[in-house]
Amino acid sequence: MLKAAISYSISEAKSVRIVQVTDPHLFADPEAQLLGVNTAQSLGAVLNTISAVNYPAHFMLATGDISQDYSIESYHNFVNAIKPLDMPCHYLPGNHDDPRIMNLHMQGSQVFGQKRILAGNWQIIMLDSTVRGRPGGHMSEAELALIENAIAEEPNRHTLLVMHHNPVLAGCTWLDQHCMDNGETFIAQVAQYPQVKGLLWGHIHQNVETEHFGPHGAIKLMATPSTCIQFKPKSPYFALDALQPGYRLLELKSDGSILTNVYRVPGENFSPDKDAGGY
Ligand SMILES: Nc1ncnc2c1ncn2[C@@H]1O[C@@H]2COP(=O)(O)O[C@H]2[C@H]1O
Ligand SMILES: [Fe+2]
Repeated sequence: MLKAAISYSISEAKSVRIVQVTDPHLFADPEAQLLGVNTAQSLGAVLNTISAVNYPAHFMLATGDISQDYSIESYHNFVNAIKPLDMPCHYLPGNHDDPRIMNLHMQGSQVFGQKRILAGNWQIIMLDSTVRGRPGGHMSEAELALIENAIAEEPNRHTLLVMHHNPVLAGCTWLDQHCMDNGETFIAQVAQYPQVKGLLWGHIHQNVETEHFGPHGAIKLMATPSTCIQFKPKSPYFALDALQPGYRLLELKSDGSILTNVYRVPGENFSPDKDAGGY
């Protein structure tokens, strides 16, 4: 039996518009910093930028690493921070989240932990790629079964799969040791479904937009900058980028195509400690 999906009444001929925020790494203490960046303030700046551009999103996706310290308060801080946007928010866990604490404390009238979202002629599936006690990820048989059943139940909808870990390598040696360890198999398996049009994740704190060419054509692969610190692309060793915190907008079109772009906060207010060697 599949758990209930959240359903939005958007006409099948219309686009579904989404804003994605990822990896806010919040602490209980709103003054705390991650490698020189106050993560509550950088999330606030991202949310202010989203408000200012007035993108008519139907909902938000928060793709994990909501917390940096596993605290109950970090989840309350996230829920309070997004309130002014007045937009539903669907979340999934990252390696820095404790899924149990997260589900208990990501509470609010606009916050949802359900795994399936139905909107327009799309189905969005929120997957758990985390492995207890490990920074890297794995897509479990249970999640693959969920995808299979969800698509069998809604075969006429285009499908977007959302997760925390990268199923393809980022090209940063230090970071790729923490990728989804069965990512290649996972992509090959989901590419068998003609419904699957895109995969979306966080974790690697950088913008990636590429494609996988499967038996049914191109599948869009997207990674999104963190709302706090950025990792330097293609770096063999741990290195931060001076790029500012960001977010992604997506338009899921009724023909199954995806229009998307990453945006960053203006200015240069969130510069991390350049000499940081990790966290
Ligand atoms: N210097 C480092 N070398 C290897 N891994 C690191 C280093 N610093 C942090 N990490 C881990 O790499 C992860 C990548 O992104 P996360 O935010 O999930 O959390 C990070 C840490 O768990
Ligand atoms: Fe992560």
